[in-house]
Order: sequence, then structure tokens, then C-alpha cells
Amino acid sequence: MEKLSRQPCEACRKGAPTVSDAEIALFKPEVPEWKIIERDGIMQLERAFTFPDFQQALAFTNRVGELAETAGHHPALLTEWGKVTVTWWSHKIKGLHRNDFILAARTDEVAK
Ligand SMILES: C[C@H](O)[C@H](O)[C@H]1CNC2=NC(N)=NC(=O)C2=N1
Repeated sequence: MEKLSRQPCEACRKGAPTVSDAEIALFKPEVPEWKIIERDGIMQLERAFTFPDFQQALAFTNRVGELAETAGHHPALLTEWGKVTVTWWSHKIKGLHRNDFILAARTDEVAK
């Protein structure tokens, strides 16, 4: 069997299910700081993290990049002085999958 970290991300497969309203109600309390937004008709999870300077914002960006590579699932990252905006959604299904909530929770862990 392939290493787990090498296995394809289920959320990144065409036809994977987007989350239902019931699932959103279940998962959202686990990531209370994240906003569910709609951009270009696509539901996304977004959170801005603040830092005292650019270097720490950049270091956090790279840690999130590593977790994304490990998961095979990639966020949009906007790095600014003292701020990183992280946005998760599943490109292949143009919406939110359970996996996006899992990765939002992991992003919170990386920020601790
Ligand atoms: C081949 C590769 O696994 C896919 O293209 C992955 C890469 N990372 C991805 N990340 C996200 N967020 N959504 C995707 O659909 C996606 N697809």
C-alpha cells in the first residue's frame, strides 16, 4: 500500500460530495474562528491570522504549505505584513468538502 501521505486526497476527486447543511452545522463549531464565505459562486472557509511582523507571517505561511503538501490539498494563502489569510475549498468540486474543515482545524493547530 502507498504511504498515507502519498494517497490522493478524496476531496480533490471530481464527484466527491460537497458538505450538506447538516454537516456544516456539525463541523463549523470545531472551527469557530473561520468564516464561510462565497466567492465567485464557490463556498470557502476563510480565516485571517495576525503576527507581529512579516517574518513570522511568512514562517506560518510555510508551515501551512507543508501541511498542505502532506495532505495533498492546498489552500489559497495571502501573506502580508503581520497577517496571513488562509482560504480552504476543494477546487475539483468547486465547493466545501469535509476535508476542508479538517484542514482548517489543522491550520489552527499550526498557529498555536
Ligand atoms: C492531482 C492533485 O492531487 C489535485 O490536483 C489536487 C491538488 N490540490 C488540491 N487542493 C484543493 N484545495 N482542491 C483540489 O481540488 C486539489 N486538487
